Amino acid sequence: MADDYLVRIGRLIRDARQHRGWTQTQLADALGTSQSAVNRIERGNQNISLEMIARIGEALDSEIISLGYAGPMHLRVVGGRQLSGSIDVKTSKNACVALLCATLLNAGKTTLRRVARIEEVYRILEVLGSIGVRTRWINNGSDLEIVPPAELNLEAMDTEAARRTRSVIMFLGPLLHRMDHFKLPYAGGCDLGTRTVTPHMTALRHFGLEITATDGTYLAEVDRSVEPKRAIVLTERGDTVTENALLAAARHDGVTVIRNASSNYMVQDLCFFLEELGVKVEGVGTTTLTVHGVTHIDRDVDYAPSEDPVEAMSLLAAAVVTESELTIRRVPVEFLEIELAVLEEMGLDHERSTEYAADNGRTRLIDLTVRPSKLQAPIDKIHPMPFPGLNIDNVPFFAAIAASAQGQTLIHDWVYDNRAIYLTDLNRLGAQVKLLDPHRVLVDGPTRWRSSEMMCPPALRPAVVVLLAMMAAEGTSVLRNVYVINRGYEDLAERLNSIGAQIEIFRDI
Ligand SMILES: CC(=O)N[C@H]1[C@@H](OP(=O)(O)OP(=O)(O)OC[C@H]2O[C@@H](n3ccc(=O)[nH]c3=O)[C@H](O)[C@@H]2O)O[C@H](CO)[C@@H](O)[C@@H]1O
Ligand SMILES: C=C(OP(=O)(O)O)C(=O)O
Repeated sequence: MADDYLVRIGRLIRDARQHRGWTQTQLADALGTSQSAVNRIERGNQNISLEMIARIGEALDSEIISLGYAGPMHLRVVGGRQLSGSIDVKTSKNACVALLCATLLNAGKTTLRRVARIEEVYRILEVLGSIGVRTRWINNGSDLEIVPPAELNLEAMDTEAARRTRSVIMFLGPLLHRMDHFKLPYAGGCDLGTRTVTPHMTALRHFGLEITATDGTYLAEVDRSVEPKRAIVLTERGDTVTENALLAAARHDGVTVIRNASSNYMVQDLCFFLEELGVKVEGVGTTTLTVHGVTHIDRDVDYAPSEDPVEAMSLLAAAVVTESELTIRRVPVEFLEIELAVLEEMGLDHERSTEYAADNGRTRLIDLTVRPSKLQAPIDKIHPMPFPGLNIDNVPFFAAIAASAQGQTLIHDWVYDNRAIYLTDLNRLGAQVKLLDPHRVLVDGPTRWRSSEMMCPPALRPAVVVLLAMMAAEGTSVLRNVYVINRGYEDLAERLNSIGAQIEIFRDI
């Protein structure tokens, strides 16, 4: 194993040297060593210290240590520090992935502004790139330009990337207009227990799409003689299923009515984007969407997805557990209103700025200042509902907040089979979270947080909740393997550090 690492490191050094256009002798001179030593290092025949790797990196002006980027990322958190100042909320993972899938509807160029640089977006970009879509980051890496090819090459799909995200299921809606038969790998995502895809199949059947699930793959067949004859009634008010139905309806020749539609934030962003593509959508923000499809879409469009309410909730929870005064800017308030109402009842001292519009011109934003408060447990249980209810992805943050509050809070996640279970990880940091059954936890507060070292739970929001508790705990904690956090948050450690946290990133090589 050790030998294997030496060979890999050696190859990386050789590549960096050749990229610089240097000979082994030139590198040896820069390091004050011999050409034969460099030769041994590059062939993996020489034990090499971290200090030497750092010197080589410096000499070659190349982050050789980035070789470790292939290994898991961990966080070392020095907790017990208060946060201060202000921080901006980034655009949402869930809208960004939906919009990336939606670009498959458009023959023209799509520019998406301020797209979150997160792993979930990277996976979809890898999948799009593998099937022939040209994507590139522009404007110093803040915006994305996407140009689909005339023909997609689905055979070449990067199935490994596709399987790491559930969002790839939103290829079904656009693809059914482009081909009669195709294959897609099973969708992945957070490990939250079984997550059904049946509602997607039921909705898309109205457009002639029949799916057979084989070993790890969906085989899709489209019968062009089938079209929606009446309103499509979704069997679940799910976000991605609503988006898939919208994507299918967008290029359908005629008017499609979708009932029991989710009106959540990512769905609204998708509707606004479809309008840019020339697809009229009536009822945005309600549970009945009427879509006036356009058979051929070829427009150069520019769209700015809105800010992430779940990131806003995460930052708010960070302020609460660390007892800090913090201003969270660009909060999409419409999608955090119920959470704020509950927190207000619990005694949260906060102030809201006047509203202003997000870059999409539609979503209402505020700046929210949160102050240290004596919180009381809520009288009623915390439970999610489809929008305009308390957002399911915000529920885990209430566990950390409840742990900081005086009294007992019941949290009921009726939706996911596994997510509440991960909240008991907080007990390792001093919380008192009792699992009543797979969907319900009872949290007793307040908590005297203590530091700990642990693996990330395999679910995004519970993982962030654990990180926040580590920030509250005096001493040094370690959170291992944070890929799952990077799925949904851009540079979270760095950004939290900018407001006073002390979180160090380290990696295995
Ligand atoms: C990429 C994306 O946008 N992901 C979001 C989307 O995932 P997505 O739309 O994929 O959510 P799922 O389809 O997995 O639905 C979540 C769970 O809720 C259940 N369910 C849903 C609706 C309903 O009316 N009844 C019901 O029982 C489903 O069976 C499932 O167990 O919505 C989830 C629920 O808001 C969020 O956690 C995810 O962050
Ligand atoms: C459950 C989530 O995401 P996904 O649907 O991408 O797994 C989430 O964002 O918390």
